[in-house]
Amino acid sequence: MEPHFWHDRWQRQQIGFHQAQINPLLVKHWSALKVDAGAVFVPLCGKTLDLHYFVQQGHPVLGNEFNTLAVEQFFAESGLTPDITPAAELTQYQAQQYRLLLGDFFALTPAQLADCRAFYDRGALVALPEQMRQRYAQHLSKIIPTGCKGLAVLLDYPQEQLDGPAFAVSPAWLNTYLGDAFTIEQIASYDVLAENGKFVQNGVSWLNENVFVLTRK
Ligand SMILES: C[S@@+](CC[C@H](N)C(=O)[O-])C[C@H]1O[C@@H](n2cnc3c(N)ncnc32)[C@H](O)[C@@H]1O
Repeated sequence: MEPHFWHDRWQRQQIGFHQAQINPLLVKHWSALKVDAGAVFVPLCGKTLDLHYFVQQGHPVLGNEFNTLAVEQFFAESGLTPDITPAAELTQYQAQQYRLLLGDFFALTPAQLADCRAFYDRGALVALPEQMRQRYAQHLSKIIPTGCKGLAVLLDYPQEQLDGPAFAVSPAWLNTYLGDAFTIEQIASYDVLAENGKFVQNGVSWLNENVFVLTRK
């Protein structure tokens, strides 16, 4: 999606992707990464409450989001007042263990992620249409440090039956575009069609939520 699509969604507060609780699949599967220290990188983070989960687990968190309202709402709704400073092409908002880089994901540098030991994708890969997602995979491979482990929660369904976002990201897609840079292990798969009315109403025949552990080679 082009930036204006997301800025418009935030402006109108049409943010159906935002969850009112920490993602249950994050809570269920985070321990599979076996990462006990170091910062966690959360690309395309919106104002997700999942950021709090990492801090509760003892990890500093580094989010990235290009919508100002999203970043400001995250801090305001968390009762935090951030220090705001320039960070290369982006702007850093920091309070306590929370550091959010406001700006384009594609402008992030490896140096900005150097202290990250883990990353988390919910609503990032699936937010992007095919061409942009391929670019995203290339850039992610460039900026994630060696040995860093990621948890990815992705939707998969027959893309020809419904347009995104959320887009389908299959295990085969992951292997094709991230397999050179990451080892990829699928650790869970859930049939979530019944609880997603939009997909049912549009006649989508199946919808899975798949969980992966990725390790940067
Ligand atoms: C589907 S939402 C998911 C947000 C969050 N991960 C969640 O689970 O609530 C995608 C988010 O990515 C942001 N975004 C899209 N493209 C971006 C880019 N190139 N750089 C930074 N943020 C981006 C959007 O503004 C939006 O908040």
